[in-house]
Amino acid sequence: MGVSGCGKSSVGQSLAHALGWTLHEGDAYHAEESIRKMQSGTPLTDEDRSGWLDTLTRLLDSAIATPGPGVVLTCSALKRKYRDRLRDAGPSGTVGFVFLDLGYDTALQRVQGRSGHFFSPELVANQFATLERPEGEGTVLCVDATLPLTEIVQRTQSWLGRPHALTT
Ligand SMILES: Nc1ncnc2c1ncn2[C@@H]1O[C@H](COP(=O)(O)OP(=O)(O)OP(=O)(O)O)[C@@H](O)[C@H]1O
Ligand SMILES: O=C(O)[C@H](O)[C@@H](O)[C@H](O)[C@H](O)CO
Repeated sequence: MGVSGCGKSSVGQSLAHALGWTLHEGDAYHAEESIRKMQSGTPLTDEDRSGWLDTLTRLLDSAIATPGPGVVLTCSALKRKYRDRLRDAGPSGTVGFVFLDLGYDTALQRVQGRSGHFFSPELVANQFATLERPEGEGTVLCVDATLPLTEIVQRTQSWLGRPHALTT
Protein backbone atom coordinates (compact mmCIF):
# COMPACT_ATOMS: atom_id res chain seq x y z
CA MET A 1 0.00 0.00 0.00
CA GLY A 2 0.92 3.64 -0.39
CA VAL A 3 0.70 6.65 -2.64
CA SER A 4 1.21 6.59 -6.37
CA GLY A 5 4.87 5.98 -7.22
CA CYS A 6 5.80 4.43 -3.86
CA GLY A 7 6.69 1.16 -5.61
CA LYS A 8 3.63 -1.05 -5.15
CA SER A 9 3.93 -2.68 -8.58
CA SER A 10 7.72 -3.05 -8.47
CA VAL A 11 7.80 -4.45 -4.92
CA GLY A 12 4.67 -6.53 -5.50
CA GLN A 13 6.22 -8.23 -8.53
CA SER A 14 9.55 -8.95 -6.86
CA LEU A 15 7.93 -10.10 -3.63
CA ALA A 16 5.45 -12.41 -5.35
CA HIS A 17 8.31 -13.86 -7.38
CA ALA A 18 10.51 -14.37 -4.31
CA LEU A 19 7.70 -16.03 -2.33
CA GLY A 20 6.15 -17.99 -5.20
CA TRP A 21 2.86 -16.24 -4.41
CA THR A 22 0.22 -15.02 -6.83
CA LEU A 23 0.27 -11.32 -7.72
CA HIS A 24 -2.85 -9.25 -8.23
CA GLU A 25 -2.52 -5.66 -9.41
CA GLY A 26 -5.20 -3.64 -7.67
CA ASP A 27 -5.15 -1.02 -10.44
CA ALA A 28 -6.38 -3.65 -12.93
CA TYR A 29 -9.72 -3.73 -11.11
CA HIS A 30 -10.58 -0.01 -11.21
CA ALA A 31 -13.73 0.90 -13.15
CA GLU A 32 -13.04 2.44 -16.57
CA GLU A 33 -14.62 5.65 -15.35
CA SER A 34 -12.14 5.78 -12.44
CA ILE A 35 -9.21 5.31 -14.82
CA ARG A 36 -10.54 8.13 -17.01
CA LYS A 37 -10.85 10.36 -13.96
CA MET A 38 -7.26 9.70 -12.89
CA GLN A 39 -6.01 10.24 -16.45
CA SER A 40 -7.67 13.62 -16.54
CA GLY A 41 -6.31 14.67 -13.15
CA THR A 42 -9.49 14.21 -11.09
CA PRO A 43 -8.98 12.45 -7.76
CA LEU A 44 -11.12 9.44 -6.90
CA THR A 45 -13.74 9.81 -4.18
CA ASP A 46 -14.74 7.32 -1.48
CA GLU A 47 -17.67 6.42 -3.71
CA ASP A 48 -15.41 5.75 -6.71
CA ARG A 49 -13.26 3.47 -4.59
CA SER A 50 -16.13 1.64 -2.90
CA GLY A 51 -16.99 -0.96 -5.58
CA TRP A 52 -13.29 -1.38 -6.33
CA LEU A 53 -12.54 -2.23 -2.68
CA ASP A 54 -15.48 -4.67 -2.63
CA THR A 55 -14.01 -6.43 -5.66
CA LEU A 56 -10.55 -6.58 -4.09
CA THR A 57 -11.97 -7.89 -0.80
CA ARG A 58 -13.86 -10.63 -2.66
CA LEU A 59 -10.71 -11.47 -4.59
CA LEU A 60 -8.72 -11.82 -1.35
CA ASP A 61 -11.52 -13.80 0.27
CA SER A 62 -11.59 -16.31 -2.53
CA ALA A 63 -7.77 -16.54 -2.67
CA ILE A 64 -7.58 -17.14 1.08
CA ALA A 65 -10.25 -19.85 0.86
CA THR A 66 -8.35 -21.65 -1.91
CA PRO A 67 -5.51 -23.94 -0.85
CA GLY A 68 -2.22 -23.00 -2.51
CA PRO A 69 0.25 -20.16 -2.49
CA GLY A 70 -0.41 -16.86 -0.77
CA VAL A 71 -1.42 -13.66 -2.52
CA VAL A 72 0.29 -10.32 -2.96
CA LEU A 73 -2.18 -7.56 -3.79
CA THR A 74 -1.03 -4.10 -4.81
CA CYS A 75 -3.51 -1.49 -3.63
CA SER A 76 -3.10 2.13 -2.62
CA ALA A 77 -5.38 1.52 0.44
CA LEU A 78 -4.83 5.14 1.45
CA LYS A 79 -7.40 5.39 4.23
CA ARG A 80 -7.94 3.36 7.37
CA LYS A 81 -11.48 2.51 6.35
CA TYR A 82 -10.25 1.17 3.00
CA ARG A 83 -7.77 -1.07 4.79
CA ASP A 84 -10.44 -2.21 7.22
CA ARG A 85 -12.56 -3.29 4.25
CA LEU A 86 -9.68 -5.40 2.94
CA ARG A 87 -9.11 -6.80 6.44
CA ASP A 88 -12.63 -8.27 6.26
CA ALA A 89 -11.24 -10.88 3.86
CA GLY A 90 -10.57 -14.27 5.38
CA PRO A 91 -10.30 -15.10 9.07
CA SER A 92 -9.32 -12.20 11.33
CA GLY A 93 -5.65 -11.26 11.03
CA THR A 94 -5.07 -13.00 7.70
CA VAL A 95 -4.52 -9.80 5.72
CA GLY A 96 -1.43 -7.71 6.46
CA PHE A 97 -0.13 -4.49 4.89
CA VAL A 98 3.31 -3.41 3.76
CA PHE A 99 3.34 0.39 3.78
CA LEU A 100 5.86 1.76 1.29
CA ASP A 101 6.66 5.07 2.90
CA LEU A 102 7.80 7.74 0.45
CA GLY A 103 8.04 11.55 0.61
CA TYR A 104 6.17 13.86 -1.73
CA ASP A 105 9.17 15.05 -3.76
CA THR A 106 10.37 11.56 -4.60
CA ALA A 107 6.85 10.33 -5.37
CA LEU A 108 6.34 13.24 -7.76
CA GLN A 109 9.72 12.65 -9.39
CA ARG A 110 8.94 8.96 -9.90
CA VAL A 111 5.45 9.56 -11.30
CA GLN A 112 6.70 12.31 -13.63
CA GLY A 113 9.59 10.10 -14.74
CA ARG A 114 7.56 7.17 -16.03
CA SER A 115 5.76 7.11 -19.34
CA GLY A 116 2.68 5.27 -20.56
CA HIS A 117 1.00 5.18 -17.14
CA PHE A 118 -2.58 6.39 -16.71
CA PHE A 119 -1.98 8.24 -13.46
CA SER A 120 -1.69 12.02 -13.81
CA PRO A 121 1.24 13.59 -11.86
CA GLU A 122 -1.19 16.40 -10.89
CA LEU A 123 -2.78 13.93 -8.49
CA VAL A 124 0.26 13.17 -6.38
CA ALA A 125 -0.45 15.99 -3.90
CA ASN A 126 -3.98 14.67 -3.46
CA GLN A 127 -2.63 11.19 -2.73
CA PHE A 128 -0.68 12.65 0.22
CA ALA A 129 -3.70 14.68 1.37
CA THR A 130 -5.78 11.50 1.33
CA LEU A 131 -3.21 9.21 2.93
CA GLU A 132 -3.92 8.13 6.49
CA ARG A 133 -0.69 6.55 7.62
CA PRO A 134 -1.18 3.02 8.97
CA GLU A 135 1.19 3.10 11.94
CA GLY A 136 -0.54 1.71 15.01
CA GLU A 137 -2.91 -0.54 13.06
CA GLY A 138 -2.59 -4.31 13.38
CA THR A 139 -0.25 -6.29 11.14
CA VAL A 140 1.48 -3.49 9.28
CA LEU A 141 5.09 -3.30 8.19
CA CYS A 142 6.31 0.22 7.41
CA VAL A 143 9.27 0.33 5.03
CA ASP A 144 11.32 3.21 3.68
CA ALA A 145 10.35 3.09 -0.01
CA THR A 146 13.66 4.63 -1.09
CA LEU A 147 15.56 1.50 -0.05
CA PRO A 148 16.72 -0.77 -2.88
CA LEU A 149 14.00 -3.11 -4.09
CA THR A 150 15.90 -6.21 -2.94
CA GLU A 151 16.18 -4.80 0.59
CA ILE A 152 12.43 -4.02 0.74
CA VAL A 153 11.65 -7.55 -0.41
CA GLN A 154 14.06 -9.08 2.13
CA ARG A 155 12.59 -7.05 4.99
CA THR A 156 9.08 -8.05 3.97
CA GLN A 157 10.00 -11.73 3.72
CA SER A 158 11.55 -11.65 7.14
CA TRP A 159 8.50 -9.82 8.56
CA LEU A 160 6.19 -12.41 7.04
CA GLY A 161 7.96 -14.99 9.20
CA ARG A 162 7.03 -13.05 12.34
CA PRO A 163 4.44 -10.39 11.40
CA HIS A 164 3.18 -9.64 14.89
CA ALA A 165 6.67 -9.07 16.29
CA LEU A 166 7.18 -6.19 13.88
CA THR A 167 3.67 -4.77 13.92
CA THR A 168 3.75 -1.04 14.60
N1 LIG B 1 12.75 1.03 -4.21
C1 LIG B 1 12.83 1.76 -5.33
N2 LIG B 1 13.94 2.47 -5.59
C2 LIG B 1 14.03 3.23 -6.72
N3 LIG B 1 13.03 3.34 -7.64
C3 LIG B 1 11.91 2.64 -7.43
C4 LIG B 1 11.74 1.82 -6.27
N4 LIG B 1 10.50 1.27 -6.32
C5 LIG B 1 9.93 1.72 -7.44
N5 LIG B 1 10.78 2.54 -8.12
C6 LIG B 1 10.49 3.24 -9.39
O1 LIG B 1 9.48 4.20 -9.12
C7 LIG B 1 8.53 4.23 -10.17
C8 LIG B 1 7.14 3.92 -9.61
O2 LIG B 1 7.15 2.58 -9.17
P1 LIG B 1 5.86 1.67 -9.24
O3 LIG B 1 5.18 1.83 -10.56
O4 LIG B 1 6.24 0.32 -8.80
O5 LIG B 1 4.98 2.40 -8.12
P2 LIG B 1 3.44 2.22 -7.80
O6 LIG B 1 3.26 2.49 -6.36
O7 LIG B 1 2.97 0.89 -8.30
O8 LIG B 1 2.80 3.35 -8.63
P3 LIG B 1 1.29 3.48 -9.10
O9 LIG B 1 0.44 3.15 -7.94
O10 LIG B 1 1.20 4.90 -9.49
O11 LIG B 1 1.11 2.52 -10.23
C9 LIG B 1 9.00 3.24 -11.22
O12 LIG B 1 9.74 3.94 -12.20
C10 LIG B 1 9.92 2.31 -10.44
O13 LIG B 1 10.93 1.75 -11.24
O1 LIG C 1 -6.81 5.09 -4.60
C1 LIG C 1 -6.33 5.71 -5.53
O2 LIG C 1 -6.30 6.95 -5.61
C2 LIG C 1 -5.74 4.93 -6.66
O3 LIG C 1 -5.70 3.57 -6.39
C3 LIG C 1 -4.34 5.45 -6.96
O4 LIG C 1 -3.51 5.33 -5.85
C4 LIG C 1 -3.79 4.87 -8.25
O5 LIG C 1 -4.61 3.92 -8.85
C5 LIG C 1 -2.44 4.26 -8.24
O6 LIG C 1 -1.54 4.71 -7.30
C6 LIG C 1 -1.89 4.28 -9.65
O7 LIG C 1 -1.12 5.34 -9.94
